[in-house]
Amino acid sequence: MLLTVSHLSKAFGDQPVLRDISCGLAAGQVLAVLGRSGGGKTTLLKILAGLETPDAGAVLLEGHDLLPVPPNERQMVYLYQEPLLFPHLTVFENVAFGLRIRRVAKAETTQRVREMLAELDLGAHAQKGPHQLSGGQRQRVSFGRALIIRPRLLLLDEPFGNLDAQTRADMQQLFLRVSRQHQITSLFVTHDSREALTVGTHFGYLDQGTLTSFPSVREFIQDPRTSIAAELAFWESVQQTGH
Ligand SMILES: Nc1ncnc2c1ncn2[C@@H]1O[C@H](COP(=O)(O)OP(=O)(O)OP(=O)(O)O)[C@@H](O)[C@H]1O
Repeated sequence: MLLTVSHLSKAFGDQPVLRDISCGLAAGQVLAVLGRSGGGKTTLLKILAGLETPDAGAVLLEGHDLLPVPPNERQMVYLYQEPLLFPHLTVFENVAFGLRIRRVAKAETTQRVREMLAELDLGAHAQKGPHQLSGGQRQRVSFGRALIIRPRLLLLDEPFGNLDAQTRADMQQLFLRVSRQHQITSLFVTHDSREALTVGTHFGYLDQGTLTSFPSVREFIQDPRTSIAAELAFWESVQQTGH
């Protein structure tokens, strides 16, 4: 297992937010966690990123205790709805940033950034500033910044939540393509069951601080809490009544 989470708990005051959470992720997997608002998804990702500390439990990355490791040494990237870009830097420099601070040679940086921009269909926008881009383009730049440093784990918190339906669908396909190509391991949390089914290789459901992991997509679809079976039945009934 790349990541092992065991018996993680967290409360804010007397409100339990995560209750005895356990899960594991092998390299290259995408664990899609579906959950209702306020269920504890963000708190879980923040603990993994090192932005919150749990009250109890353990997190291991490749078998090593992750909890004492400072956030900037965890080799994880945390992406959320609002892409975090440097407003005064071009698209190219935003993507190059992680390589520059790691003192990667100039020629190699230029080549890797060019390849990443091409892969994300951003080649034509390299010299623009973030304010000259659409929301979907900004989110692609944010992806490029994350992926170029080859993180060990990508943490995604409703990353496409602010995008319109078509752009969101395009971004899901792009995420699939890029994460397969780069063998990225991700924990992807979303409110949207279709998004979870599209991007996930493994599935979980988080509600009121309790995480259920499903052995297969079948169990995920059939669990009444995910509402997927009910939605499928609805569309079937619409078809049968001929509307
Ligand atoms: N720093 C904090 N102090 C006190 N309570 C908090 C804090 N952070 C989160 N909470 C509470 O913990 C609960 C879970 O929050 P969390 O942000 O993890 O939920 P979520 O599942 O990500 O929700 P959403 O999808 O709406 O972002 C909420 O009830 C929230 O009010």
